[in-house]
Amino acid sequence: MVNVSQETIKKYSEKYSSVCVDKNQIDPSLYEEYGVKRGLRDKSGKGVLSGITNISDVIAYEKIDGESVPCEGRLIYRGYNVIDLVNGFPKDKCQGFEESAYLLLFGSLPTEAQLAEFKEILAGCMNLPKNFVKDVIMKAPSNDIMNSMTKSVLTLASYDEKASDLSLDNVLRQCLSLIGRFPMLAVYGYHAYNHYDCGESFYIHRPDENLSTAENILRMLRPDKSYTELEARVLDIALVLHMEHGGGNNSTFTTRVVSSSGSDTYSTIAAALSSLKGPKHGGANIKVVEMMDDIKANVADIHDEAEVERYLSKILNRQAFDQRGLIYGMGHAVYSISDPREVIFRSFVEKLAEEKDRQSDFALYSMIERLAPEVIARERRIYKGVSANVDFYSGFVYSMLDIPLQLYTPIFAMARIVGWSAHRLEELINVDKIMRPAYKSIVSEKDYIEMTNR
Ligand SMILES: CC(=O)SCCNC(=O)CCNC(=O)[C@H](O)C(C)(C)COP(=O)(O)OP(=O)(O)OC[C@H]1O[C@@H](n2cnc3c(N)ncnc32)[C@H](O)[C@@H]1OP(=O)(O)O
Ligand SMILES: O=C([O-])CC(=O)C(=O)O
Repeated sequence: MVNVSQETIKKYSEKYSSVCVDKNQIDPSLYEEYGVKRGLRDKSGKGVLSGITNISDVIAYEKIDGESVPCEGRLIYRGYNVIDLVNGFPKDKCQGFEESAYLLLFGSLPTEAQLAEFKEILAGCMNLPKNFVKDVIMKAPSNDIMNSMTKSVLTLASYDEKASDLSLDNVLRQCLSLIGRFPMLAVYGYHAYNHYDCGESFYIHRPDENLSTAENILRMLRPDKSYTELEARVLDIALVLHMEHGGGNNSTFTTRVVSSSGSDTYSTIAAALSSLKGPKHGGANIKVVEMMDDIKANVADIHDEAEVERYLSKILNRQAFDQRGLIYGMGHAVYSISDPREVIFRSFVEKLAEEKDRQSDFALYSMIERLAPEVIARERRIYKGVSANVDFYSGFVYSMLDIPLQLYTPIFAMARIVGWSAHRLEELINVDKIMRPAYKSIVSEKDYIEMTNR
């Protein structure tokens, strides 16, 4: 075996990363010259149209006198405004997630009997293969629960004799089983990390088939399985708000791209998880909370608006926090004036903060919600407005439910698996064509040079 130390490999990578930069830099003006669109961020605001969906609608503009003007954001699941869904679910039951999952997968609101049957099927899916926790989840635990879930999802393929069968009933069966299993993969992954890396006790509570998804998440998470009705209801609403967001968001688009290649459900969903964890997408909910802690640690007086504003400018200028130049929880590819999910979170977060004695944190969140769009607009090229997105308050809400930071993005995934499933089915039903966009090449051809002449 060749004996090369890790240090040598590290030094080689450091040296050659600058070679990579040298050889890969593309003149930014070429993007404009060739009309490249990476999404909705262009002057026309239209971006690239790459599909048609009947699952949901994300509305940020309306036509007034033939002109498209920004409006308050609206999110529509199969024709129903998500705000009406959240307000309409029976207040004495905690099953908004199950009702919305049925709606998104099958296209209409369930009757009582249909919902009861659906819940029974999901309960039947809430199990893992024998020894899966020991053999897979507890092996090589890490604080990155999204990676742990991805590993588990890929391994589940080995337990499925029909893993690569693309017939629709089989794909639906696989999707339902992943919807049922996701809370277990995430929560048990967290317990493994908490035990091995943090020295805490290890316990595995099985889900209770009579409880809803939100209730089961809390039951499996807590050492004594206990939770309040309010906690379960808040988590249920959070799940509903995260379930679906059109075909173009990065993780759902990943689902559609990978599905279009004919890949199996496990590989497709593993790819979607890998996309969602990115800090510009679902991973932002962890980043927001870390950013808030950083602000509290570095701003002497967090009640002083001018001081907070100066620190936000430093974050934008890559001089503070993670030096990526982003204020997390702000901005959106589609919404400009408002993200309706953030509006719903905001509507109950103040009351929750009062109950949990977190008013001073709430005050800082509200101040940043107000200041950040102004700071971003001042320092960036903005074609449309920037406002707080769904990830802004979600982590704060989870922290008030005593949910650990490592599970914030996994909770997003436990909800979004439903949207991914609906889009995978829609892609397979309608389009039997691989997605393959074009890339403008700026390579110039060269003659091969013999080794001795280089
Ligand atoms: C569930 C979700 O995925 S919601 C989004 C969660 N992500 C975050 O909260 C991370 C912070 N936000 C962002 O990175 C961005 O707003 C995104 C990725 C969500 C959208 O990005 P875009 O589509 O490029 O947004 P938009 O067209 O409005 O951006 C215009 C400019 O403002 C900048 N901008 C937008 N939001 C932010 C932000 N939060 N912080 C700093 N700059 C920002 C963009 O980088 C861009 O500047 P540039 O042209 O100099 O590169
Ligand atoms: O639509 C987007 O680009 C991101 C988003 O809000 C989501 O996926 O929920």
